[in-house]
This record gives sequence, C-alpha cells and structure tokens, in this order.
Amino acid sequence: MELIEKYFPHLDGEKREKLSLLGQLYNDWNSRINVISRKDMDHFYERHVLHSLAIAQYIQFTDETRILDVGTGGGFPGIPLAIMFPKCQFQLIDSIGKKIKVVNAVASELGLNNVKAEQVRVENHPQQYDFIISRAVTAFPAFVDLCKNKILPKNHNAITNGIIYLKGGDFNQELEEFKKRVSVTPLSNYFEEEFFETKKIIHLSM
Ligand SMILES: C[S@@+](CC[C@H](N)C(=O)[O-])C[C@H]1O[C@@H](n2cnc3c(N)ncnc32)[C@H](O)[C@@H]1O
Repeated sequence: MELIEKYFPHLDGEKREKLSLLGQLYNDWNSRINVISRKDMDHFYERHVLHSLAIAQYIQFTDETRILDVGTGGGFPGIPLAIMFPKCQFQLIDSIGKKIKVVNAVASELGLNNVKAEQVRVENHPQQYDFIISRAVTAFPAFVDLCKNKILPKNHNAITNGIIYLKGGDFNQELEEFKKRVSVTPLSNYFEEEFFETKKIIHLSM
C-alpha cells in the first residue's frame, strides 16, 4: 500500500481504506478460487493495483462517466479504478463465471455500489459506454473489433470516448491501422519501478 501512496499521496480516507483492504481480500479469495497467479500475488500492489491505477494518472474521469472493463478477470483494472472514481459507473465483464464470482464478492465486501459484474462475452453485451478499459485480453486489432458499436458518441471527458488499453511489449505493428486515432503513453512517465518499463497505455478514440 505504501507504493500506492507514493504515487497517490492525497487519497481521502475512504479510498485509502478500500485500497488497503484489497491485499487481504484478494489473498483470501485467491486461496479459494485462483484468479491471480501466485507469482503475481507476491507483487499484488505493484502488478495489479498500481498498474490498474495508471489509467487514473492518464485521465481523471468526470463524474457519471460510464466505463466497461472487458475481460476483467479478478477485477483489473476495474476494481482499483472504481475505488478511485466512486462517482463513475463501472461494468465489469468476463466470460468465466468463477472470476465474476470473485469480482462480485470483492465489490460487495468493499461496499462498492458503483460496480456491476456479469459473466458474459463482450460480443454478447450490447450496452454502450463512454470508455472501454481493459488489460491483457487479446491482440489490439481483434480487441477493437470486439468493441465496435459499444462506445457512446457524446464526449464528457478531457479525452475522446473510446478504448483505454493497458499493454506491454512491442506492439507498434498492431497499431498501424489505427495510427490517426491512437495515442500511446509509456507508464515509465508515471512510475519508476522496473515492472513498468515496457508497459504502456493505448488510447483509441472511437
Ligand atoms: C489474461 S486475462 C486478464 C484479466 C484481467 N484483465 C487482468 O489483467 O488481470 C484475460 C481475461 O479475458 C477474458 N476474456 C477473453 N475473451 C473475452 C471475451 N470475448 N469477452 C469477455 N471476456 C473475455 C478471459 O476469460 C480472461 O479472464
């Protein structure tokens, strides 16, 4: 949790409390239903919480923003962001039911009333949102295809509605076809830990 406070030193009491409860909650749930690898659990606040919160460094969502987390797994990046933006609405979806079970349990134990979670494939989820957020679901072009027609046309935020995707490695080739609408931000702009050296945020305006 010190790592989170290093980069977010002005958290109010409620956010600090909820974020600091995450470690214990995921430890407990992960021992019952495995949603995070053991290796990653050892670096939970860095690799899951802080990585998710890179999106909060990139954009301060305005109140009432509607956000869909596609392929949320155990709730990343959706859960840490729902704590940071309690006045925004978060829908977290995954095709695997046991993951959604963990997300629902964590959201309810934290009293996060801005989170809804559902077991559904994104292809079968017709609602529209201001932003789709995601991490590590599929190659970017395939992901964009899965998300088409799901973005609301009216913008309420400092950046255009669209996809905000967390991705690592070299993916320039994957972005070629979107180059007029895409922006890429290295997470080393925000965080100095080695884990973030190769990680980026992709924002695609839709
Ligand atoms: C590698 S995991 C990433 C989980 C989480 N986003 C994270 O970063 O910890 C990818 C997740 O995407 C889900 N997924 C893959 N294709 C999907 C689809 N078409 N619709 C919904 N979920 C999908 C999988 O079930 C899996 O939980």
